[in-house]
Amino acid sequence: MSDQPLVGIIMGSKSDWPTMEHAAQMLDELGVPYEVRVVSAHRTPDLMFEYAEQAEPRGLKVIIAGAGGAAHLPGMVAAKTLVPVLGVPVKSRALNGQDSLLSIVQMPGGVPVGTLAIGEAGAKNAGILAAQIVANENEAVRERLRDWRQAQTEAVLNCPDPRVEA
Ligand SMILES: Nc1c(C(=O)O)ncn1[C@@H]1O[C@H](COP(=O)(O)O)[C@@H](O)[C@H]1O
Repeated sequence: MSDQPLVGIIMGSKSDWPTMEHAAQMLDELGVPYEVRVVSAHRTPDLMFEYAEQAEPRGLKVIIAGAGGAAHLPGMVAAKTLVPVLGVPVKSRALNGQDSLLSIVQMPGGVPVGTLAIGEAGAKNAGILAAQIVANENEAVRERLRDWRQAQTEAVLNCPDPRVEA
């Protein structure tokens, strides 16, 4: 596979990276090329529009957008592109990410954002889901996903006693 990014991981602030790196780690494991950028609907609105408008012509197949608090980034990006947007609610300090979740999930009908769980699990699953979308047209990624899922299942089955370290 070429190194041309197929997934764009964007986030409202550098401070979101400890959460969003879990999406990047999954894409690394699954061998899906991606790019990472800080883009904010609030702080860099012109860049956000440009990023969303250029996503399709640049060949991105999925955008993962993480943001916390008044998390407008995923919805605003989704409003400007047909590339599927997966939203990751970053856990905010003040409200534990409930604000992020509701900001991202409650889109008006007609502009979908696929919303994941709050925090690290959401970022990890966004990476896996992005790979699954890419896999619709990419047999190599599909096989890596199959192996990864199988390894996950075996790890649980091989260590059924919760007191024993895997
Ligand atoms: N929700 C947004 C957007 C946006 O939606 O465009 N831009 C930044 N932010 C969020 O503000 C929080 C605090 O950011 P700072 O840590 O930089 O103050 C971050 O979680 C970021 O995603």
